[in-house]
Amino acid sequence: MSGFMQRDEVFDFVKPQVDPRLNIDKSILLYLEGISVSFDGFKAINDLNLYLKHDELRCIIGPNGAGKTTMMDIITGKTRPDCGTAFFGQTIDLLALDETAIAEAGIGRKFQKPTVFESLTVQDCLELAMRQPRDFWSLYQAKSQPHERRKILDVAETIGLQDHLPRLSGDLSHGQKQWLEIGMLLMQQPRLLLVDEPAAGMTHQEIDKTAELLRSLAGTHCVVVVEHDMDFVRTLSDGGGTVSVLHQGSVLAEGSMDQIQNNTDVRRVYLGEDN
Ligand SMILES: Nc1ncnc2c1ncn2[C@@H]1O[C@H](COP(=O)(O)OP(=O)(O)OP(=O)(O)O)[C@@H](O)[C@H]1O
Repeated sequence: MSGFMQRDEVFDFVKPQVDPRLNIDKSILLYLEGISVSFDGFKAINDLNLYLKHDELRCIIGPNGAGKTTMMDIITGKTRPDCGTAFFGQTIDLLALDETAIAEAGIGRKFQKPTVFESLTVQDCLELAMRQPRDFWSLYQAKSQPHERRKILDVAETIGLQDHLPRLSGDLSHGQKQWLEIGMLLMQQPRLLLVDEPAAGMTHQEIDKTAELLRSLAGTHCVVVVEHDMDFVRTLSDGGGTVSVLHQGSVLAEGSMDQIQNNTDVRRVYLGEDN
């Protein structure tokens, strides 16, 4: 039998593509430099500089209105900055791409509320995510290939839902839905994962599992978590993660959770202490 007919083999041409233009020779996956954006004269992002390594877990904290969501919107192409540069690796100019092209280049975003397809099974949700944006109906028309099934199983195992593949996603717990949505992002093989307040509304046990999942993804991905829950941030950043504090649209401080909690500027503006 020719190699072409050996269906168990994963051929390069059927593997989801990581953008061939992505160059992370310097280990930096995301460069944001001198970014500013104003809404009706109000500077939501103000000369922001942020550098993310290709394999790190970065927590972004900051008071309400600090610019966290706007920063994510700029990275994903939802909001265009007034000035500055945003590069994915050394070669991909994010400001030259639209939202779809940015997602295809390898940036996945998970919003706070889970948005899984409640009437589909976990298996189908993962399969659909792998096939997007090609064709929703391909899910029903084409039988999945062995390499696709393997990938679904791998991801299901990563997110701890390997025993729930036949279940309707609408029947999952809130935490499981959040993990499924992370799994759906993983099916598209992103290099950068932007995750907005994943712990909100979860039980303690689910929070611990989520921290474990996100930490396990760093190393092979860059994971950025925007979070208000400081206990969760501490758990996430234990073991070397960096925390960046946004304030008035700029990075006020960066470091380990201990460094951040002892930083006088942070205590003053973020925790509301005078000194
Ligand atoms: N489309 C918009 N039009 C006008 N103002 C906006 C717009 N988007 C954001 N802002 C303002 O920009 C500032 C930063 O908002 P942003 O949502 O990025 O902050 P945040 O740090 O995510 O806050 P939160 O923690 O409350 O979600 C806020 O003052 C907000 O009101």
